[in-house]
Amino acid sequence: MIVCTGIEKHFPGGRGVVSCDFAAADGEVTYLVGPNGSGKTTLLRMIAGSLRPDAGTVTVNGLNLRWRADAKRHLGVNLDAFAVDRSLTAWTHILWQARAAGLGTADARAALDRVGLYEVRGKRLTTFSYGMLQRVGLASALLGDPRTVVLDEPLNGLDAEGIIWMRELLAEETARGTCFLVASHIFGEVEATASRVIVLGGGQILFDGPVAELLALGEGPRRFESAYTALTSEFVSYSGKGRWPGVGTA
Ligand SMILES: Nc1ncnc2c1ncn2[C@@H]1O[C@H](COP(=O)(O)OP(=O)(O)OP(=O)(O)O)[C@@H](O)[C@H]1O
Repeated sequence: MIVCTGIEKHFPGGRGVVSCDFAAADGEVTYLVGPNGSGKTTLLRMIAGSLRPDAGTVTVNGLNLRWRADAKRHLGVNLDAFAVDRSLTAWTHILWQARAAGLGTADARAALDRVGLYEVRGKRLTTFSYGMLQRVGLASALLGDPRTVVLDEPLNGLDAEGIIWMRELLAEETARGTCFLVASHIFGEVEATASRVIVLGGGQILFDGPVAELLALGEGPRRFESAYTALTSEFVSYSGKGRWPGVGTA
């Protein structure tokens, strides 16, 4: 379980994340949605421990993981599946990640097996499609079999078969009690697989609740889009940096 209390990050120019309180529960997929620049990745980076909050606390399973050597056993993270050294083979990449986290060969094998890539472990990542790289990223997050997993846009690059596979993986893992916190712009999948949805705009939480409650805010045949648009319209800009109250033009 992830619990964020009063978490804040301020960047120059007045952007960041403002006073976010929320929890992502075990056995559920909690999605973070919001316009470009609304603070999703910033929030995930603070939970992952790669960005220090200016205020507030993050706990995972009741623990502050910041200085724990066994953090990977509690929290799996993949924030950018394409930011890998593609000259490496899948095996070398995952094994290095495993070793850096104090894990071993068996953990690396289990993680690649879990995402269906063990058979092609000797191939270089240069030869991998975007969908395969997403699976490698997921393998990194699943190393050590953590009960809490944080993913940023894990569906980007997946084909239809990959998306169905991802749905099944989420269903299997949540049935085992795994907690997922996932940022995504793919509304169809959010609606199909979310237990809970958090909508961010301008670094603030605009909505936090079960997907059925979000749908109830919408109208017409596309209730998810309708509810989302009503909540976020004032925070959308086309610069990709989001629109922020009091910050001027984005
Ligand atoms: N290192 C940084 N320095 C300054 N501003 C930053 C930094 N990182 C993020 N920001 C700003 O903080 C805001 C939130 O960015 P963030 O990347 O968290 O948004 P996001 O919701 O993940 O966007 P996207 O949907 O495009 O991935 C944006 O306005 C962004 O420009």
